Amino acid sequence: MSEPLFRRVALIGIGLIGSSIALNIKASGLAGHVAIATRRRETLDKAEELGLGDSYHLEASEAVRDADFVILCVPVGICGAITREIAPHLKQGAIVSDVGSVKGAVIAQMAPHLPEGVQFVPAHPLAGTEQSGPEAGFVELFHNRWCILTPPEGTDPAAIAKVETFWQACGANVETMTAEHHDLVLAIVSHVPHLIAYNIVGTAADLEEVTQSEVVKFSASGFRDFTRIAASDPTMWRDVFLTNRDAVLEMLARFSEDLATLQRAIRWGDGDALFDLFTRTRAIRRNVIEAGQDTAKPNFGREPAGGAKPGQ
Ligand SMILES: NC(=O)C1=CN([C@@H]2O[C@H](COP(=O)(O)OP(=O)(O)OC[C@H]3O[C@@H](n4cnc5c(N)ncnc54)[C@H](O)[C@@H]3O)[C@@H](O)[C@H]2O)C=CC1
Ligand SMILES: O=C(O)C(=O)Cc1ccc(O)cc1
Repeated sequence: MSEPLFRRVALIGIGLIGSSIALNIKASGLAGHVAIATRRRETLDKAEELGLGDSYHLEASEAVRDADFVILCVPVGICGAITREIAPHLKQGAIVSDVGSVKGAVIAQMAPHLPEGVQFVPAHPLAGTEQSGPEAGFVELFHNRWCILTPPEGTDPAAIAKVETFWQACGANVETMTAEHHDLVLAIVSHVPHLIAYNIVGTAADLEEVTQSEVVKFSASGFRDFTRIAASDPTMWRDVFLTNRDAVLEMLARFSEDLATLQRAIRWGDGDALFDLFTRTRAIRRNVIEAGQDTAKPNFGREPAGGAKPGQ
């Protein structure tokens, strides 16, 4: 049998993304040893029950000891504090990475704590569901999805190549870009859509007189899709909006302008303007499907580690 890509991988945080990575490491023999750390005993016990790793730790600093690849799989707001905690315990030559949905702020929080001789290769798999916790993971999560790497200037190309090989072995297509570009693109394709979902479900819930029971009873598929997204983890998404503030505000400003244009078209009965936009967006949907990036049913036909089927 060939040597695994890494001798010891440490996963700090074992929710949806951490557990899906753990399942991939196991399925593809990517590491000799998987050390799992999380701060809550209950979560750690669940990870052990699911057999996600080889050793289980309440202290992240213990898990990273002697690890050659460390991945932070925690909400973006705590990446800096955890990096500070683990930094003195990192092995020389280790590669440190993360999976955060925001890159600029995460790099700014983490990089200052990392010692010389440790390589930093931030990553973001564009794959997920509204579920969280260690039972939510499943091995196919990253299959045929993008994983974006945003290595800071000066990162050792060999470390970048190794992280790329890792994500490819998890089934992802890897692309590299700057953190700034990543944050701008993700603001419009992921962050603002989540904000819109949170907002529309919140507005519907606030209109209690109209919606008491109707929200549930008559929710047609469009609204249902919004409720799925608005069920995403509150801590994770609070941190996304607080850390990608500038890009989200910039995209929201553009979104509001375009919404005002639609509002005007409705008010003045400008059917052509509405028809033209809807025709353009229908073509975009076709392109998304052809590119294989349809996440409307991210887990269709698959069993996650804990049994529940997200996205349905
Ligand atoms: N959920 C999604 O669809 C996606 C999430 N991401 C990113 O992945 C990261 C993790 O997200 P999920 O796995 O979805 O979240 P999750 O809520 O399922 O898991 C987070 C895990 O972090 C750990 N954790 C939380 N606070 C901690 C602390 N103070 N100290 C140590 N461990 C702690 C716990 O083990 C928890 O299970 C986030 O940064 C998120 O932005 C990236 C792509 C998709
Ligand atoms: O569940 C969905 O529809 C998603 O959009 C999943 C997702 C959430 C956050 C990310 O940073 C990447 C993917």
